[in-house]
Amino acid sequence: MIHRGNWILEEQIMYTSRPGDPGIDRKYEEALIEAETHMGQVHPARVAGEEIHARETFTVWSPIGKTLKTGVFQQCGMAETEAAILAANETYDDWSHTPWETRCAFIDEAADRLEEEYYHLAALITLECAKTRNESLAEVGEAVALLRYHSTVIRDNDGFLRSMPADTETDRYESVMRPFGAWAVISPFNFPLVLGAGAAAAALITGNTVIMKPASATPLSMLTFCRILEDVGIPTGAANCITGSGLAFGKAVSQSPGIAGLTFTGSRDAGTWLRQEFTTHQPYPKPVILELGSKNPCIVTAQADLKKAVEGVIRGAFGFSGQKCSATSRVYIEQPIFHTFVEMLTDQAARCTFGDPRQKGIFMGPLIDSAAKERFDAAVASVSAAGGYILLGGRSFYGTETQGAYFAEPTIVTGIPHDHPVMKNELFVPLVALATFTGIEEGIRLANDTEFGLTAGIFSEKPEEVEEFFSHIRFGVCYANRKDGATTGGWPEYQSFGGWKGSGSTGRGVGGPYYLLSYMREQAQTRLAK
Ligand SMILES: NC(=O)c1ccc[n+]([C@@H]2O[C@H](COP(=O)([O-])OP(=O)(O)OC[C@H]3O[C@@H](n4cnc5c(N)ncnc54)[C@H](O)[C@@H]3O)[C@@H](O)[C@H]2O)c1
Ligand SMILES: N[C@@H](CCC=O)C(=O)O
Repeated sequence: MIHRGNWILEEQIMYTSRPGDPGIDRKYEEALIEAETHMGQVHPARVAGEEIHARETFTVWSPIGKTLKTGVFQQCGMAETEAAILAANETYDDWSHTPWETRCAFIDEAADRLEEEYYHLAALITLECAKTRNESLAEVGEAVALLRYHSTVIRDNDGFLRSMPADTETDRYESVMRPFGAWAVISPFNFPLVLGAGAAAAALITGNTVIMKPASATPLSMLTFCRILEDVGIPTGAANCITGSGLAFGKAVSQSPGIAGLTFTGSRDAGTWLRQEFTTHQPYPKPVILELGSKNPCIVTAQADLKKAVEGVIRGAFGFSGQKCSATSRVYIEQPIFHTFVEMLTDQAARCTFGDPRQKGIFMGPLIDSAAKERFDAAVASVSAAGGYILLGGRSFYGTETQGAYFAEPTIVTGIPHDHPVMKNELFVPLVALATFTGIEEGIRLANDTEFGLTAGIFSEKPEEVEEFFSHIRFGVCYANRKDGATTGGWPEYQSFGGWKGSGSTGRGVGGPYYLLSYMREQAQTRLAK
């Protein structure tokens, strides 16, 4: 039985779980059938509690196959975005002066509603981004846990209102953390619910109002979340959801003086562009929270338990077909165990099941789109061109059984130089590159030699090596001997999730004790004591 929060489920499914309750499968499958009957509908954007229709629409097909239409969505432009910014500003004064206890209650209620719609939301996630059932169920659970943790943090800090030491009898000093205003939340396709909902709830619970913009490939989950926020009674205009081009939205929010801050979760290129654009056009410095991509390493030393390492690397590299910011994409193996490890890894990875993510027992579903398939093909070709070896996989194809889906085999490569693009650039496909090292210092040096810094892992049964790793690795989320995901599977409250260097801008992890501080600014209040 779940012991945290108000969980009503018998079993809390996390990314690291292997659920055993057949009742979960049955409920998920029923929800899938139900959700599929509603696919393909026209979805308005949401501004101030109203349904908004833009002049143009765009059609989204599920990555599961071209026979499954996700829906028709509004191609919002400047007019719709400005309307949302106006609504968010008009509501800001009321919402920001709503007592923090009441704001927490709203977010708790939204978490309860997410939990009530648990199977429905998991089904939507599977259908819109082709995530397997366990990954989809875990994502809804992560969203619930994250919202509840936000409110725990606010309560634990008494609403971030603190008396300061007084040096006189007559004055009283207080530090109060206060919100900024209307906040834009831009989220990526790969966690279509939790990354948008988590950031939007963080902005709201701290007293900001929000304009959400989900990825165009996966707008359904966030439109549903916006509806949930409206249903629980968050004031009209405090939560808005715009759909359409990321570039157009990025330009609109950058140029609007009505935007007080923004959270962008997505690729490094788009995030870097947005920060520059926003900074250039805004009249004064405003907060920009960036959660970006990475190139996550794992070190396997000669002291590792190789069975654990093999399992951890497979789950880290190939879970959700490598389409996680936390995916393991480089593995450094200590020279003496290289051949044994490679043999064990390729043997196990060859057993990964891939296919229709709706089916039970499928580990890898299709890629999000044809661009991902092209990235995969180009990476494989570049390994061969550089004289490297494809140890496993290497093929992609256009699915037949699931018509029209883009699949890529779990792929393991080696023998490419350390500065090869496949070792340096985020690929976001199921491809992991192996290399060797000698001595833990060299392993850590190679792992650190990147502009990114999100997640990293080590496998070693020698405590001194593990401590050396934690002490010198320059990544924000670090794991030792994690067979359930060498670098993946962070969970709110357990692992604060934030990138260093080119992987993030704040140094405060999502789901950690300091995250909400990024959405507030401090005000020092001095008044005469009575
Ligand atoms: N650090 C993290 O916590 C984290 C989590 C998940 C994903 N990611 C990263 O996200 C990327 C994958 O997601 P994606 O393919 O959806 O990313 P993406 O950058 O293509 O898009 C992310 C979001 O930004 C919008 N967008 C695109 N261009 C924009 C622009 N110029 N201005 C404003 N918004 C713009 C998109 O419409 C989408 O909503 C990977 O790089 C992954 O590592 C990071
Ligand atoms: N919580 C997830 C988030 C990954 C983001 O892309 C993980 O840690 O794997």
